[in-house]
Amino acid sequence: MTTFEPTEFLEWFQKAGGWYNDKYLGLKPFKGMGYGAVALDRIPEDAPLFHIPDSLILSPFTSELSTKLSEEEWPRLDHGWCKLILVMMWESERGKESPWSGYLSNMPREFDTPMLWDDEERKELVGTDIEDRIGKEEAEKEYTEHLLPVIKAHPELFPPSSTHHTLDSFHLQGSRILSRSFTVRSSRFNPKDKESDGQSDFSDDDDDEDQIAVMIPFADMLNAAFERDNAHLFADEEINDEDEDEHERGKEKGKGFTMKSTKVIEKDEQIYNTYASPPNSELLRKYGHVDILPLPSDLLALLTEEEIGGWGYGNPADEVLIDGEMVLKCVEKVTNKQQGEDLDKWKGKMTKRIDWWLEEGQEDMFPLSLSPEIDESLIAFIRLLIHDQEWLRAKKKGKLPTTTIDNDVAVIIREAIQSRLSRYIGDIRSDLSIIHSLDIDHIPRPNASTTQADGIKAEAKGEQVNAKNLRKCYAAIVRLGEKRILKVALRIVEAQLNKKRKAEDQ
Ligand SMILES: C[S@@+](CC[C@H](N)C(=O)[O-])C[C@H]1O[C@@H](n2cnc3c(N)ncnc32)[C@H](O)[C@@H]1O
Repeated sequence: MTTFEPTEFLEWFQKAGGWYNDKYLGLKPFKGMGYGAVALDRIPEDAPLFHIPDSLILSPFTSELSTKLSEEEWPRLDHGWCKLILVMMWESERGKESPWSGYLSNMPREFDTPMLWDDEERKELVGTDIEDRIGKEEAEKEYTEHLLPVIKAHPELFPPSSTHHTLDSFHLQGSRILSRSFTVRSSRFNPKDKESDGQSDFSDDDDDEDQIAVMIPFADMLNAAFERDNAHLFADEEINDEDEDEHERGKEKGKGFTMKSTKVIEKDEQIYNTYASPPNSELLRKYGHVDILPLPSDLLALLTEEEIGGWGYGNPADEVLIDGEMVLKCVEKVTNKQQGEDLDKWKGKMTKRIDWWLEEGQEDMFPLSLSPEIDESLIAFIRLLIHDQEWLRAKKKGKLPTTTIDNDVAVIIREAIQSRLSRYIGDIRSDLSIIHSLDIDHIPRPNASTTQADGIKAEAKGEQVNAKNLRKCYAAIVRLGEKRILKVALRIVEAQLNKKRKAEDQ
């Protein structure tokens, strides 16, 4: 996975102006995670662990590439990650000449993100939230339409014989950005951009137009796992003045970012950053791994024995996104709308309601999680579509619909869930069978003591781990997490429908 040489990397980092506390922190491999940071001693809370000056951040602003291109060429690259990718290609091309040589030569070259899976492997993700979000074709279009013309126009920067700017290299740099970049305000680097209005320069807030992806050496060496974060990256301006003399962060080298412990970290413990606890589908898409933890008892209590299947693990942050468009199709199906003028009129009516919903700042993707409740905004959205009085009230009073699941709502949700469930390959049992049969040492085995697991064990092939098997296993874990959520949600709406049925029978 990685050609990482810790000593070489750390030497480069210090020579290039970075600072780290060598008494507190070391870098070492962790099973199934690549390299990560480890506490060499007991670290108190709020201790600076390392500091990266802004000049060491690899970005379209800090690299000199922009000065080598014409005034027309550079702004034309203002498209997604085009500038950063081209910068990373050029800095890699420069080898030892590049100020980031020791950083780039120590970055991973292989990734397990679905973008790089073959077609057969990607079929394992059919039905999951990742299926439509890989974006391989769109990414390759960016390469052909935006990067290739500049690359071809500058053989002095990008020699035709080099491998640093091929399509493969484009994917390599893209995967590095996807799994290791940080989002910061561009005004931090570019005085021409709007003033930073007193907010933090480091942010995960994607909505802000002033955000750009940058590569922050060292900060990207930390792994993350659900609710295990014990360190955080702070822009220096966020840190109190009284902390200033706590460490020689190389203040003369200018402002930058400091990684600090946010809890006491015991000796030999891993130092974790946070990736904001995404669901496994998102972890796999961006980082190429999944989070597997023993599920808490309140979540396990929602599952049947068959759904647990002797494997009470998963990611408590898992979710399934129900697409508003699919909800509309379910409404159309359940209300039995037929082709023709009536259907067109109905569609026009629905469009008005959906436009209003979006104008109110509401999302049209609804997350279901492993929870005894159905997402309230999904209920409100369905009520808006199917109950005329909710729509009239919404329009008149500017109020969102109520969030009660009545029978009509439950029928639509059941239809949406069944439609999602019908799209996956295999069932829960076959997912568990894959997880069990592949011998991957960082993935806990199903507990063989239950009857269900015994059945699974009988199917076990004991295959050895390789990249293909790992991908297959990760896909099965994502599918399993999503199917469990959908099954729980299905039980909730079916209970609602049964309640109504019983009341009618009495
Ligand atoms: C920001 S980098 C962290 C450093 C990385 N481990 C390395 O060796 O360079 C993110 C990558 O680390 C790995 N990683 C991080 N957290 C992990 C976890 N909880 N389980 C497995 N892999 C993890 C994934 O490969 C992910 O794409």
